[in-house]
Amino acid sequence: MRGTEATMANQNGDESVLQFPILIGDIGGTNARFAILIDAYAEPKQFPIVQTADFATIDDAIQASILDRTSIQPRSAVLAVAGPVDGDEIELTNCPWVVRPRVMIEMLGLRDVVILNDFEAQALAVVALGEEHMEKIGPGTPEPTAGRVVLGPGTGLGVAGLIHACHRWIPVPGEGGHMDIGPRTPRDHQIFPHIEPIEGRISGEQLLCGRGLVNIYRAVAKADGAAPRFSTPAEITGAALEKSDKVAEEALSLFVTCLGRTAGDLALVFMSRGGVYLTGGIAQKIVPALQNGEFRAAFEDKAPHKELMRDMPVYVITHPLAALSGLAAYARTPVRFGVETSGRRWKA
Ligand SMILES: Nc1ncnc2c1ncn2[C@@H]1O[C@H](COP(=O)(O)OP(=O)(O)OP(=O)(O)O)[C@@H](O)[C@H]1O
Repeated sequence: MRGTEATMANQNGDESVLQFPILIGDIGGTNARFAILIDAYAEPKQFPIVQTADFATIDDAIQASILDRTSIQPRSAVLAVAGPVDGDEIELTNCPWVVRPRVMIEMLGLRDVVILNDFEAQALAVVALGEEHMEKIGPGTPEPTAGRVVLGPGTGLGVAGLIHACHRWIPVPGEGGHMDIGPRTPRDHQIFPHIEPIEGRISGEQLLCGRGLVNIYRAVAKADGAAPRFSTPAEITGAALEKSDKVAEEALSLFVTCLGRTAGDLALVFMSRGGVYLTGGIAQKIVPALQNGEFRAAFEDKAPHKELMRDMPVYVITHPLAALSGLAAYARTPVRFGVETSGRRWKA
């Protein structure tokens, strides 16, 4: 039905509608994931994940990895990028690529390019994906049209809200990963002085991302006068989940607690009775640690609103290509979402 709406809107010349075939792409610091939507109904045509380091420009990557491998010529593109979208030259935060929509239109034969923020795409995914792609953490039942929050510890800490108004889902992008976070328990007060700050303060992103987990681990070791054995986030979570290293176990425990505190704060801001959704590369790798009770305890510890928090559901998104699913839902039926595209849409 939604496809019919899109087609009718096309015939009526609705400006918000995107013409198929549509190239969708989730451009991260390390990986870029692409697919083509042939029409409103067919499954997206997937392509192998592209390593951003393998191509000098995004245009080369799209040409070599997508356009040279298919006879389908996309007319439109919806790309989600990790970085602020302002102006005709969009720099990515953790990668040297610069997205130039006008160059894409000229070089790649596109007629319409929309650029979104990567966490907006994650927020769209929360609407697009069903519970079969999620792991529930603790109690609570989502209210279908209540506010939602998405937060994702990965290379950085991404945050977005999602609200339902005027029969549409409206993603609210922001920089919530940079909010301050402080010590709470006596043990926190022993560890926090050893956490590396950024310009004198400790923000969420100093703790709640891959680099942040290493930061916590080093601080725990330092607080106890122990020599750190590990240097990567994967080593630390591996040892912590196997229970083979006490420092790593405590680091992951503090990571999970701080994630719970921050998730709870954001849930209060957005009154997320529709759920809090954890995405990004790390959450799905530490599900057993998120299930052990520490996350929920920290999440709900928000006096005078403990009762309110107890009823808010939390999910880990386990779908490997969540952002692409969100982009696909948006590209197929833009009218379902209140995505503001002024200053972020370029046409031939
Ligand atoms: N098993 C693991 N445990 C904890 N952290 C991990 C693990 N494996 C990878 N990481 C960390 O996850 C982070 C990458 O997260 P994610 O996959 O979400 O990347 P991203 O931010 O989406 O960027 P990109 O899209 O460029 O890959 C890195 O800091 C990496 O070290």
